[in-house]
Amino acid sequence: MFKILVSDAISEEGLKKLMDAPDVQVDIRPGLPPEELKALIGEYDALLVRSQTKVTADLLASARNLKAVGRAGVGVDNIDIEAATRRGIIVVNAPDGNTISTAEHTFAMLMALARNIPQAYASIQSGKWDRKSFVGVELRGKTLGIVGLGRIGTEVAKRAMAFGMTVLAYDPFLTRERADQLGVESVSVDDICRRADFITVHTPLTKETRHMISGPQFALMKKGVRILNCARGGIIDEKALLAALEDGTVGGAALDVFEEEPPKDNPLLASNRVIATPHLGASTVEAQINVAIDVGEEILNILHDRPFKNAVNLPSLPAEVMRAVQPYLTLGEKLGQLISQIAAGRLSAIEVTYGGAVAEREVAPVSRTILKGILSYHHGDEVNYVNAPFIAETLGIKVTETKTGRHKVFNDWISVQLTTDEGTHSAAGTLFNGLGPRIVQIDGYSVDVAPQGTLLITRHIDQPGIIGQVGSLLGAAGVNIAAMQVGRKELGGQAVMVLAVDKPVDAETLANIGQVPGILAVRDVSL
Ligand SMILES: NC(=O)C1=CN([C@@H]2O[C@H](COP(=O)(O)OP(=O)(O)OC[C@H]3O[C@@H](n4cnc5c(N)ncnc54)[C@H](O)[C@@H]3O)[C@@H](O)[C@H]2O)C=CC1
Ligand SMILES: O=C(O)C(=O)COP(=O)(O)O
Repeated sequence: MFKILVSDAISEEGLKKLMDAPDVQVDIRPGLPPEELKALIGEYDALLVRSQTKVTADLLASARNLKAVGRAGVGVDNIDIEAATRRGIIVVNAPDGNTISTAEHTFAMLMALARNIPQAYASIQSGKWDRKSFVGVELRGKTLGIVGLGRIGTEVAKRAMAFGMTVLAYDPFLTRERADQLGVESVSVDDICRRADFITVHTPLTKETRHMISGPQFALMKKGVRILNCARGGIIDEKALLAALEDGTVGGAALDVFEEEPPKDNPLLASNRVIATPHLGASTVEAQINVAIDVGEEILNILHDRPFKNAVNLPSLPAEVMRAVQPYLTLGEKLGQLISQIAAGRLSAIEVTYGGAVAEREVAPVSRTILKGILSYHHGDEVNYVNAPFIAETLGIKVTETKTGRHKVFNDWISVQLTTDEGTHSAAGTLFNGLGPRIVQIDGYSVDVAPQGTLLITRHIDQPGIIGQVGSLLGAAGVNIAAMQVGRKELGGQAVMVLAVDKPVDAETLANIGQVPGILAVRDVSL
């Protein structure tokens, strides 16, 4: 039974499928104080949040069983992604479900700002009939500058064009073709500041975007410009915005988000030219159902070891790409497990080479499973697909990945070389039609072994009698040999022998095999 904790207000209608899953227990406890959450989190396999719960490194340190954090929404700035990655916890979000609601909210704010609707409402509610103070402006013919033309920015652009606005956009990933297709003009942030009548930001909050609209940008703006932020507090520098409102540069501002939420004594809220909502962009019935359905599905997929798509701390790959590399994942993990059991000494470098058909694919997931296979031999269950690259980096292991052209023998070729302070070892594998993953080379010697069960691998001098003596020692220990492969490069030189055995070999028998004249090294490997 998987235990899932929902610690923010997430639509129960949207979570229905998750709650109905037979092997899942969902506990809905929104608004838990941080200490209580910390005391409870150890019992749970997954945590579902919106933007309120702060998923800190400290909280994750108590999350012994946690496999996934699901964010029912877009922004993950309330989650310590690095700490989650370090602990091998997958973080997924639901990036599509609230796009339209947030774009519509931005538009509602844009129109409210243009026509002073909140101020006029407050006035009429106080008993006045004041028609002079609230003269607005039309949107038609005005220029809207959009910083961040992602999902929400794009929907805002479409709506603005329907209102007869000219749209300028800045986004580092906006290509000329895409801009032409959408009918927006791709410009710099400075150009937006100089030319726009309304400016709206739709980026995530990152090191680059924090305060990207600040004093120098306000200094470029037209007098009376109107500013909107329905993305994240901090993209616009609040102090600089206040100064620009006070000196008349900014005619009005609409804010759904704040540097500190809930805002405490924020002077912007005292200005009658600032209209505000308490982070309501995604707060519609539809958006909340959508994001809950999406994140619920992702969490179920993760817990059931099925593919999932919106991981924030894993390379995101389309489902068809994942399907295409799926068969290589087992091969990669087995190669990693095999090589780590052959190589002795302190690991310093891992070199992975892909050749043939596999080299034409997206191999990042395969490299991750290889790393997981290698590192889990020494680091156990703490290593998984999420944190393997992080652990390798922390241990100072140099990881390189190379792709070569077609392989001269095999259609697919994956080779892994480990360098330790005691030497270098390599293993290579392929996928055989109908036979699945096979190990086809160990330390440069050709073999053909199914990577499963217990293998006994020797390095020996290619001389008569060795195979017989090893066989006799195994027989005496009651170990049955299921399959045998010998690989050599030249007659009488060194050779490799791989024996698939039906049960693990005890330490004494292993030591006796090591004493057989001509045996240079022996290892038992379990896959
Ligand atoms: N107010 C609310 O309730 C909601 C707020 N949001 C926030 O809205 C923002 C946008 O969300 P989406 O459109 O779904 O995200 P998205 O990922 O689709 O779009 C973000 C865009 O920002 C661009 N970007 C990144 N760095 C940039 C930079 N330095 N300068 C210019 N552009 C940059 C990216 O290239 C991307 O195109 C996020 O911060 C999200 O957290 C989202 C939903 C609800
Ligand atoms: O999805 C986002 O990024 C949001 O900001 C929505 O936040 P919320 O789920 O309403 O707390």
